[in-house]
Amino acid sequence: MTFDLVVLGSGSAATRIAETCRKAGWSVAVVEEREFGGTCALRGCEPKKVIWTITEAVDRARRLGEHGVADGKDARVDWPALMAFKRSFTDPVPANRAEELRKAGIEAVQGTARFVGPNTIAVGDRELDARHIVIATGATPVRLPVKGFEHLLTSDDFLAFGELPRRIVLVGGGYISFEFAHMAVRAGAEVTLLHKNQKPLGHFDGDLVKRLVEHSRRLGIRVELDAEVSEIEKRGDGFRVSVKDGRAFDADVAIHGLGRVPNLDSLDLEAGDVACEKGRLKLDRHLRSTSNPAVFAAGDAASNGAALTPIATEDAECVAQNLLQDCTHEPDYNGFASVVFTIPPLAMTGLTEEKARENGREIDVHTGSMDSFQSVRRDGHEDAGTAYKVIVDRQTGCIVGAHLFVPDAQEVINLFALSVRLDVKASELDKLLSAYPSGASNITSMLG
Ligand SMILES: Cc1cc2nc3c(=O)[nH]c(=O)nc-3n(C[C@H](O)[C@H](O)[C@H](O)COP(=O)(O)OP(=O)(O)OC[C@H]3O[C@@H](n4cnc5c(N)ncnc54)[C@H](O)[C@@H]3O)c2cc1C
Ligand SMILES: NC(=O)c1ccc[n+]([C@@H]2O[C@H](COP(=O)([O-])OP(=O)(O)OC[C@H]3O[C@@H](n4cnc5c(N)ncnc54)[C@H](O)[C@@H]3O)[C@@H](O)[C@H]2O)c1
Repeated sequence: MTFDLVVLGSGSAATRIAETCRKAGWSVAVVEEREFGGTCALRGCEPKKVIWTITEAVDRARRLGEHGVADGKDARVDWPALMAFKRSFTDPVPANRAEELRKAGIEAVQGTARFVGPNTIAVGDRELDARHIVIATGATPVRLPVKGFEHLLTSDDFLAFGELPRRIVLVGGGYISFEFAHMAVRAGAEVTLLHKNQKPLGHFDGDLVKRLVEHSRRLGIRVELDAEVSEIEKRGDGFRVSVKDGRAFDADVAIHGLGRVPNLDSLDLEAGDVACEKGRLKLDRHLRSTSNPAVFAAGDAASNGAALTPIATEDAECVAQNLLQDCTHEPDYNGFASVVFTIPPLAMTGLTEEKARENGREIDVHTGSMDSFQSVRRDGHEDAGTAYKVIVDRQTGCIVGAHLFVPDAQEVINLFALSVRLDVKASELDKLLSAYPSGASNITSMLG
């Protein structure tokens, strides 16, 4: 039998494509080498958000301890209980996902997929022929030529710790390190974060990142900049992480936060005539392989946009349309929102001030501290250095970017994201009759 479609992976991108094509009557198989469900549901966004929610709740009780939360100052994270709660979300996913696929009439194949021909995938001894193949195999932690690199644990390990290690070094200054640092320090760990230059979280607004770094340091997180990792050594029960200028940091565990790259190594792309350059698939703007027209890619494996769940979903939508209709669709990432789940969170959509100026746009920048806002005081964050920055195109009056470091940022940013995506003018957003008091009711003050 020849399948209409074989999808490699069972994460956000793969599932969306497989289900859409199956609904259109196609015969579809999904191949997964680990548990069914993918990164977001099992080892990424979802378990991370559970841990964030509990550590934020404990921190909130402490912050508001003297304002009526009796014993709030003594609140503490019960890590094993928190992990049991996390597992109540993640444990059911693989069986549920496999069952959903089965019910939809999609064949769920367990094992590592590899190409053995342009239209053929092998999984163990079995060969699956397909009219179309989608690579949605996600991303994997980047490997760097650093001595002792094998000692680094990964985000998978952190999200599964039965007990939280006492001393943690996070290597790299991106999403993973900042999020884990904020959760771990609230749970009582001693945390060090090492970043190679002066600009951690490089895609976010530099001024707001500075505020986040200062706040992180006030919380007791040791944030070391210009600290490019050069060696990791085993020392007794723990590890020593050294950086290029000779500084060294001791900890019980060292965790990889150095970035992720498309997960393609096991696929034998050459056997499938699938072109790849410097670790990235060569795709046209319809996410189709430039060398093998039967093959498409989506999500982190495609690495066409940011490695985020909403981008994986947008890719999937685009690939499904290209498969089922004519191959003319392109993903549209304009106005996607992204959040670093620190406490408080850092969020962005659209252009940074720096990028807008680089592009030669004339802009108005609305920016300010939020520490004295009622909503921030109510949350006990008046010393966090909270702030906003909204970028407005002077010619069109449209909102082209927004940046928030404030409680509720993960919700409020979505209104700005919609504004960027739909070319909403600042004067129109200013007419918002938001529920009061709410995070969104601060928007009119930000635009004023
Ligand atoms: C710790 C962490 C936290 C994150 N938090 C967020 C967040 O808060 N918000 C957000 O938007 N994004 C977040 N992300 C990113 C987000 O999880 C990913 O962008 C998204 O899950 C990518 O989906 P995908 O479908 O492309 O790949 P994945 O969900 O990674 O799916 C790929 C699947 O392919 C399988 N696979 C790989 N190779 C093979 C093979 N040869 N054969 C068969 N199967 C194979 C893998 O086992 C995996 O299950 C986070 C990521 C991490 C690591
Ligand atoms: N909230 C979210 O949406 C979320 C959370 C976690 C992960 N993710 C996704 O997963 C991806 C991977 O996360 P990540 O934090 O590993 O990567 P990242 O790309 O966010 O950050 C990695 C950082 O490590 C720095 N770095 C690189 N080499 C270094 C070295 N030798 N020494 C010190 N620092 C070095 C890089 O400059 C970079 O800033 C993210 O890019 C993101 O797409 C998203």
